[in-house]
Amino acid sequence: MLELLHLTKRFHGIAAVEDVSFTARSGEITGYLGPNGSGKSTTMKMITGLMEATSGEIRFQGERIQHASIDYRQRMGYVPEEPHLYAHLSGLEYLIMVGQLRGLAAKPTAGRIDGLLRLFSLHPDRHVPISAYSKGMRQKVLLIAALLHNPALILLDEPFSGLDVATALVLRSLIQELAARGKVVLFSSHELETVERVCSHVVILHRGKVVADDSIEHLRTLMSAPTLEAIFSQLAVEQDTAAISRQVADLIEA
Ligand SMILES: Nc1ncnc2c1ncn2[C@@H]1O[C@H](COP(=O)(O)OP(=O)(O)OP(=O)(O)O)[C@@H](O)[C@H]1O
Repeated sequence: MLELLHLTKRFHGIAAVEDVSFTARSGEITGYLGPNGSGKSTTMKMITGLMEATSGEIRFQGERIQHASIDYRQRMGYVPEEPHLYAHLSGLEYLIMVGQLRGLAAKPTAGRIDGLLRLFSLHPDRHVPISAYSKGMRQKVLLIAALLHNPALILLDEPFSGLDVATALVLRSLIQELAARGKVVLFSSHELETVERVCSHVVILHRGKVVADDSIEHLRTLMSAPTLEAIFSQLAVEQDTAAISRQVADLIEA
């Protein structure tokens, strides 16, 4: 179980994440949603320990994460929104390096990397430098790197970014499989249709604050909204999309 308790992050005094509390349970897929700039990635970075919270607490399996101890890092897998890959390495070299940095035994890890490269259709390109990979191929490398050590906590920040339809379907099903095997999965995405299909529980952020923390089913009933998109629009969209479209078109035609 992952617990966020009154988590706040301020940048230069301005709150990006404000008093955020929720629980992501093992066996569940928790969707973490919100408009651009609402604080999703900042929250994710605090959960990884890459960023320190201004205040509040994060607990995993009941224990406070202490400046991301080695033990905690070994139990967590993270797919960041922005890929920071060593582009001069090949996909295979990069994954071997990740295994070494995680202190994994070389031989079984090599077998695991080989199997994952095949399953993600990257095997033929394993010796090609990452600089020559497409966006989707890089995303697959990030996914493999995040799962290589069989983490108990899986943090996915926009994991579908750049993936083709077939890989996206595999990932969707993989997320469900991992949750069914008892992992805690926290998953941030703008793809509400996918979220609606895979998530049992959603947390919606708006301007750094939690505006919903519930099952999609309960939110549908509560808000008399047929879809997650309708729920999201009611809670976190303030714009008149048609008016904005007209203004943009007017401006470029002026
Ligand atoms: N290092 C930083 N310094 C200053 N402000 C920051 C920093 N990182 C994030 N912010 C601000 O915090 C707010 C939340 O950003 P964050 O990246 O968490 O949003 P997000 O919900 O992940 O957005 P998106 O959907 O666009 O990825 C934004 O206003 C952003 O400008």
